[in-house]
Amino acid sequence: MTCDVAVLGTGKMGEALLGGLLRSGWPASGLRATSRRKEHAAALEARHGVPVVDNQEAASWADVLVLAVKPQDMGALLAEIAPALTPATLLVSVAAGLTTGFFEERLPAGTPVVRAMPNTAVLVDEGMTVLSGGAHASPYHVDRAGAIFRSVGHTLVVPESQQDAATALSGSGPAYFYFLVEAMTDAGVLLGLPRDKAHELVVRSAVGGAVMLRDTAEHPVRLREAVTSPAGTTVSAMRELERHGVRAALMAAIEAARDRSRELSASS
Ligand SMILES: NC(=O)C1=CN([C@@H]2O[C@H](COP(=O)(O)OP(=O)(O)OC[C@H]3O[C@@H](n4cnc5c(N)ncnc54)[C@H](OP(=O)(O)O)[C@@H]3O)[C@@H](O)[C@H]2O)C=CC1
Ligand SMILES: O=C(O)[C@@H]1CCC=N1
Repeated sequence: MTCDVAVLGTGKMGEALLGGLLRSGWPASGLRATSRRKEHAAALEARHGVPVVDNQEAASWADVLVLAVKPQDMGALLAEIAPALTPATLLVSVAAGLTTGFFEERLPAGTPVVRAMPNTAVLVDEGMTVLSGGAHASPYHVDRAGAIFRSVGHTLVVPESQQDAATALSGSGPAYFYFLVEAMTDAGVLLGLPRDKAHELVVRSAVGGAVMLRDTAEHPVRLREAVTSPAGTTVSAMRELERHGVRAALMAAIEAARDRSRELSASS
């Protein structure tokens, strides 16, 4: 399902989505991008061959606008584009925390809005994007938004009340795994391994473990038990992880991310 899509705000997430759409075969002629810095606009055009235009031109041209600026910049962007929107334009926001109500209050009455929360794995076509439609978004609008994110990974439609939790879990999710990889690599160095070798061992364990989770459909507890030999090494490590409260730490961390997502709407 292709249509004319403009990506407004081409930082890390906006450019990742633009690149992903192109990789999936979305025609460059059906894409526009915007940037507020001239040098970035020129580099973007050179990298992707997609015309970079101003926000108002993008807003009046596209069927679907993907809004990928930071939550704190969204109010100003909406004020700029609202006069240029046609009643048929679908707005898709990837901003953490901002509710569909935030957009509906600032846009012409009846504008369809879909809230989406992707993660950076869209860069390798393994993104996970959680979608919720606003008051004026039909299932057709949600599906149209979903088509953009399915081109770079997987999608899940959830009630908007679950978006802050999903943001904390899968929007921020890759960062938790990178943190774990960093910490495990440091552990390898502590035990005397060269850093590059420790890094390779950890990354290969992470990829192997992730593929097992995805492809065997086994519960993670069963997969972990299969690694944990009686009186062996893994169980000693597990005792330390539990003693240091790693499970509770992860729960508290993800709860804090959920709370921050809630705050962003109020403070933007
Ligand atoms: N990074 C991630 O993993 C994820 C991010 N998101 C969401 O994506 C959004 C962007 O985040 P991220 O890409 O990390 O942030 P970035 O800061 O990398 O990107 C934001 C971009 O928006 C540009 N911008 C701001 N205002 C305007 C404007 N009026 N017109 C055009 N461009 C504008 C900024 O320009 P300038 O460079 O001049 O500041 C910047 O390039 C956020 O809302 C975030 O919540 C969602 C899921 C995951
Ligand atoms: O940290 C953030 O706010 C963004 C949203 C989810 C991932 N990165």
